[in-house]
Amino acid sequence: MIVTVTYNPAVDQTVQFDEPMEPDRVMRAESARYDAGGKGINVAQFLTAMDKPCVATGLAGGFTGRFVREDMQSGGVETDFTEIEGITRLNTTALADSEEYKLNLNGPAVDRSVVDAVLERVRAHDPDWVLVGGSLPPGLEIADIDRVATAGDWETVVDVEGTILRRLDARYSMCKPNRHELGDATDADVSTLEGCARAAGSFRDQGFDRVLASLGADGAVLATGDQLLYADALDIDVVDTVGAGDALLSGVLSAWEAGQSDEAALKTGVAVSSLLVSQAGTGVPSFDAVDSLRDEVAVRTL
Ligand SMILES: Nc1ncnc2c1ncn2[C@@H]1O[C@H](COP(=O)(O)OP(=O)(O)OP(=O)(O)O)[C@@H](O)[C@H]1O
Ligand SMILES: O=P(O)(O)OC[C@@]1(O)O[C@H](CO)[C@@H](O)[C@@H]1O
Repeated sequence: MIVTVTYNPAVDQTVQFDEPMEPDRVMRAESARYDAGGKGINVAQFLTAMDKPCVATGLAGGFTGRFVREDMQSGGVETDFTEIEGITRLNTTALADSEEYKLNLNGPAVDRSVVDAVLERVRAHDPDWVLVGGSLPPGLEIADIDRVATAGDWETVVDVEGTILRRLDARYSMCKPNRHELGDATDADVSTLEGCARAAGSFRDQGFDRVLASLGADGAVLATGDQLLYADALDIDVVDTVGAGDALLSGVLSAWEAGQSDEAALKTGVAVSSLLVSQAGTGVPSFDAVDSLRDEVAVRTL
């Protein structure tokens, strides 16, 4: 069973304009949609949609926190959030003229004592895997991520910014940087696929059994102890890429949960993320096509 920890959830607002963004004038959106968001929350939603047992934990407060809970529960996702006094943030993605603008808030200030309550809830579910994903709200520290990894006998996966990744001290089963985060974490040249693969391989030595580097339209690299696997992205019509990394991670975790190999997991991850980017927002797409798309993903050893 997988438990996700999202210390800084969000309501994801996705607004679509049919003209380019311009300063100093009112932009009127064609449409808007609202989804429960935050990296661990997205992963929990995607895993649930793939029939994988999963519970989403973390911090939630205010009217937006209520929306996050209700949106997830209406999608059948099991939640066990710790209530905070502040108001969960509202993050906005504006889509205009084929451009994507992401406006994320820092989130509500929280007292570090809430971490104990979160860890208690995680332990109560006795997970095999725990994913910690997303930014830290003001008041929490990097050590609060390490605390999740050391609080119980489970495999921990982490998906946080590169500058935070490089400062973690605990041992992790995997981290999932995107290209930019991989560069921040390693100071390596990540402008080429080879550079990314080298950086992912060597970053394992910093306390990660595996490094899954997502490279957007260039696909993904999975560095394990034995091999460096590379998967091309699929050629699909992209609507927006918010949550693409979470979808990739969900696919990989779901395959591992089913006992599949690293290569099969990488294929599933790319298939799941392809379905996510072909729709707007971070809502849960239909995963009916995962099996057929997985067969289209080519994986090679670098
Ligand atoms: N333009 C694209 N075309 C095809 N596939 C894509 C594209 N962008 C993303 N993907 C798929 O999604 C996966 C993850 O993408 P990306 O590296 O952009 O994640 P990310 O930056 O972590 O996203 P986020 O932080 O929004 O969750 C890629 O490995 C790829 O399979
Ligand atoms: O500000 P953070 O915590 O780094 O990222 C939060 C976020 O942008 O990540 C998800 C997509 O991966 C969205 O659902 C959410 O709004």
